[in-house]
Amino acid sequence: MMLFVTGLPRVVTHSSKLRYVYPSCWQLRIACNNRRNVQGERRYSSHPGDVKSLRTIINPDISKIRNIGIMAHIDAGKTTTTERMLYYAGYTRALGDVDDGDTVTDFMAQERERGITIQSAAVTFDWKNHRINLIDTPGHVDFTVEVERSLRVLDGAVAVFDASAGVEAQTLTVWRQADEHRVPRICFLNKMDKPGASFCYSVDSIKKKLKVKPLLLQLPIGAGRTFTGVIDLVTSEKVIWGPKTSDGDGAVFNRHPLVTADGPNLLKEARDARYALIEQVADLDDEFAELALRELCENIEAVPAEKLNAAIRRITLSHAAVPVLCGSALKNKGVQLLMDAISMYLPSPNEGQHDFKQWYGDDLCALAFKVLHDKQRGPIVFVRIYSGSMKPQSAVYNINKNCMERMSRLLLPFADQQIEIPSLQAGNIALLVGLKQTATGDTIVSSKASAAVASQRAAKDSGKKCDQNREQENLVLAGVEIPEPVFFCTIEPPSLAKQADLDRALICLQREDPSLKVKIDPDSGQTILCGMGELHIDIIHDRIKREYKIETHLGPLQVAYRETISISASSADTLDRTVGSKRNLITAELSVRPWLGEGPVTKPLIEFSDVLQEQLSTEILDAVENGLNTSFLQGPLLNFPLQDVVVTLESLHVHPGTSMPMISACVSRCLQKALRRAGSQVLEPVMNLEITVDEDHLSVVLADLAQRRGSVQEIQSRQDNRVVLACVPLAEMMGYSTTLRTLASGMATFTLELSRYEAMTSQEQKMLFNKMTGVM
Ligand SMILES: Nc1nc2c(ncn2[C@@H]2O[C@H](COP(=O)(O)OP(=O)(O)OP(=O)(O)O)[C@@H](O)[C@H]2O)c(=O)[nH]1
Repeated sequence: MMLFVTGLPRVVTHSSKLRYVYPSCWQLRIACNNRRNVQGERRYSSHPGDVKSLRTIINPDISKIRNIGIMAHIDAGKTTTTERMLYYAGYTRALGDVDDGDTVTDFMAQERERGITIQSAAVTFDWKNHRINLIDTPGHVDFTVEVERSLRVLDGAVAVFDASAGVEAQTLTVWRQADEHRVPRICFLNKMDKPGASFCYSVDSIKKKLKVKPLLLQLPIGAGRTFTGVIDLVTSEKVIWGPKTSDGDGAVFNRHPLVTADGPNLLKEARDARYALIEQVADLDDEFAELALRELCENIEAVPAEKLNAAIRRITLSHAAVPVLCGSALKNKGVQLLMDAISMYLPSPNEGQHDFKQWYGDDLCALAFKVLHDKQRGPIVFVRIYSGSMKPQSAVYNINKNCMERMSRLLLPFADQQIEIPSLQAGNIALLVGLKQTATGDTIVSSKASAAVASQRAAKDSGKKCDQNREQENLVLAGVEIPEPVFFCTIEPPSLAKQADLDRALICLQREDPSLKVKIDPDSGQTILCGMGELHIDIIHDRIKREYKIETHLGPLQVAYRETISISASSADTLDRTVGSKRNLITAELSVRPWLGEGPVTKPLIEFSDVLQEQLSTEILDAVENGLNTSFLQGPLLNFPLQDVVVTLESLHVHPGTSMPMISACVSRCLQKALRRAGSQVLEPVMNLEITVDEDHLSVVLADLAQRRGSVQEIQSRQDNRVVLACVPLAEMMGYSTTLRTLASGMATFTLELSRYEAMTSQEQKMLFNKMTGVM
């Protein structure tokens, strides 16, 4: 069901001009906004009236743009919060519900069925004269790359928490990622209506686990079933969403200053909390401290909300503390204040630090952060424009691919709907149609000449001579680091005739999702899918069926083991082969030793003696590297890729006329020999596991964990639940979600994240060897 179409400005093409048509009922709603009710309280409505049409502001002032991500642990309520924002901003006319599968941002069929967010959906809406480009990011650990990718193009983020759980595992991971990208954040304690919701507990866990200073801007009024609203500590007002207000959609709420009738306890609590907030702000912000000393020392409580807000903004942008708000997205309480906070405290695009902006000046520079394949329009590329502007029907230059591309259409994103626009300026997020080569992570500029000019400026800045490699280095915006996949399985089409279709589908899916790897097994010729988790592979399988209409068969899911060596060893090999009339003769000598530095290093660390480096031509050195790289992909024990091995080429004699592939083959064989002598070992992925379970099921979960070779690190208390932190080999975790559901009668949840690769014991290694080779 497409919920949002009724609320969206419809795009009508008329004599090649675009017009936007709004449903007429919107105007009726506008008239009802912000009226005073009979009791003299101010009633607020956040219905469509607040929203300016996209026609009037296609390119808002850059200071009014907010590129914001929503991030959190799985199920914290990101999608529900996003849906509420769209509703209050006037872009939907009914509230989407994750549980009913009719949300706007979770638009892929699988997302609606499973109730989870898989791909980051970019959504644009306006709120109180601000253009908010919002990216909903997935919470499941299998899709961490999606989160990372979005964080790079964001200027700020909202971290959503389940107020009954506080900081959970995935929040920590995403929080660390946001730290790396220096993204200012706001915390939203969602689910305040849930039994067991605790504002204090959640704030405490933010302090302890995220190691940040929470800046409490609100206090909840009630908790669980009695949660009705918040006290806004910045304005000293009580904000209440009554159960009966405006069809219960939370669009209308009451705001009034705290008065004696609110009771002495509430008044005291609010006064103390506001005083603490003002004190904290003065501690963290010199400008505010000066103001407080100069003008407000007599009556610190009289500090105007604008001054306090300005100081909170400076504090948020400098990462000195993180504003905390609370509410219940599901029960439609608190989301409008969160939207206000986004516009007030989070940065605009021109407040971000991006070196390269000065090199491009007014010229276009944009980063492709996501690619989707649309049946009709082909690839749609999501870009963040850092400088310059974009127009449809224009050519752009892709620096990474070194090619010109033609963009046919330019769109603003609205979940799976997009609005065509005539141009877009720096600071915005846009969708480009027509680019054939561009993949996620590529940098797009206006022309090769503009890249060259920017490169010269960059070189001048760094005072270094501009060579071709530096040019590339300077101008390509940093790429997303893709973790190595931990699971793989074979994938087969229903018939050989469908193989070409499957190959095409996999190419498209890989362009969209760089964490998906596809290989061909050199022995069997089978296609192998490598992914970040069971769910990841499952979703890919499902998408191939639904979107590409190919019924594929997946082989059993296997763990991506690795191999390494434990001691140093050396070997020599000679290859003497005559092909036609040409004799190929090579003698190689090399040694291997374990890498003891910081790892893991998954490429061979190759050393050549100085003499060899001088003697051998670049062509031969390349052939040697090719041979070693190939050999590194298949260890001598079970054909798994190697890691942490240093290879030293001791000597190499090549008969004149020998072909390069023969040199590669000889060093590759020689390396295999050395590896076999160097005490090869199998390494297995070990995962960090966090299980949240109620007290009654704790012992059964722990007993099961012991059987899975798990080692429990810590058991923490979280409200009425226990949180088990453990390490467990990935091989023991196949189908764990089903087992855990049965064991704990649905009362437990877990997250799994790669911790490290660890050597298996010789007995475990033997069992694995027997299993894989079929020997019993
Ligand atoms: N009680 C309560 N439940 C909520 C609230 N917000 C969301 N939920 C419920 O929590 C579940 C997860 O909500 P989502 O909005 O899908 O959470 P999410 O963080 O987007 O989940 P992923 O996309 O899977 O990471 C759904 O069953 C929601 O109805 C809330 O404020 N209170």
